[in-house]
Amino acid sequence: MSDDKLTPLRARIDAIDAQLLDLLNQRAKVAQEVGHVKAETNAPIFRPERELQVLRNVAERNPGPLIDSDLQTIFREIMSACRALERRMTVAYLGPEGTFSEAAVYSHFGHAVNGLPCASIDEVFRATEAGVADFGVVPVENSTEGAVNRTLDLLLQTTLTISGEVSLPVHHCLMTASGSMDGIRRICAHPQALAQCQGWLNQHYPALARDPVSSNGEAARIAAQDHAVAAIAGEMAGEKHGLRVVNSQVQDDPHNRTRFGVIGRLRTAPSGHDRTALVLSVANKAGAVYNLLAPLARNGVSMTRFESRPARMGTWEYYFYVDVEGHADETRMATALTELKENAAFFKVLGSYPCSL
Ligand SMILES: O=C(O)C(=O)C[C@]1(C(=O)O)C=C[C@@H](O)C=C1
Repeated sequence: MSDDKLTPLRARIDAIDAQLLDLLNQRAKVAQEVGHVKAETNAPIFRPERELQVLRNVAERNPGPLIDSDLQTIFREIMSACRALERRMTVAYLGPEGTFSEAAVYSHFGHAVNGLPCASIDEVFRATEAGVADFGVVPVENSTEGAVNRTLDLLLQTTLTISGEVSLPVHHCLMTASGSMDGIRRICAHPQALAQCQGWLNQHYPALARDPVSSNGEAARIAAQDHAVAAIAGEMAGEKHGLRVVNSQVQDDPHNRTRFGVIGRLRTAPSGHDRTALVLSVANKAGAVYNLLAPLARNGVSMTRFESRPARMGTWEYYFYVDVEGHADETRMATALTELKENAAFFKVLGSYPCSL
């Protein structure tokens, strides 16, 4: 195409961009006004239920040709930038940079936040509890490997609540400094990632040692320095350390996903499409769990997840991590929770939050 034909089209794009620029700044000024109103009442800056509603509206009103998920990414960033004018928040996550946890932070909050990489899940909780971070993002479960036990144990004790969730596809790559496997003697990754790729590794590299390390980002860092090491990590972590991809999509399940929880002091208001996370325990007797959960069915509350963890008191007692559909402020849910509490030896609401998109 000659530039003669491009020039008028680009002039139209320039004119539309000028309108977009003006509209975006108009929007930002209104968000600043919202910020002033919130400051007067000490109301929370971040309102996940409102942001979810904006994103759902975008999808509902979208005439195309842009696809819903791309537009939602753009609007997520617009809200993130507007929110940062009210105040730029700090979000702790399981580091180092380049991990899926970091991707989860930006997918939930947009990029106008300060990410705070932490060395462990414990540290994410500590930083958030201490107020060093406004929120923390921690892995909760993986579709191949199941629950992240450390997160479940810490949720039991924390004073923080779950204010949101993020579900991300997790695609692993095998990467080395050279882009080939020549001279490689071991493969490093987080134990969860090694487990998610074990079938593929058994088939393709059965003789290579597998070395569990603290994170996939750490594995990428090691592989960049030690050329006898290959890393399994997300492509982002590899890029950050200058690694080259030997094989992509090496996870056994092509639909592998991880669900992350957003923890903080915020009690998220209902968005109309919410989930409530609970922890319960009950005396170790026949039929006890059945009776414990009966109030859910009685009040028409659906359970979407049921996970048990040993109470670690040597008595074969368990904590049950239960996710149910709905918000704790809804009447039928409030009734179900009151009845659940009556039967439970231990009862804690971890939080109500909007289901991820
Ligand atoms: O509606 C609000 O409470 C706002 O502060 C505005 C806004 C937005 O940009 O749309 C920004 C931050 C909140 O998390 C939700 C929405």
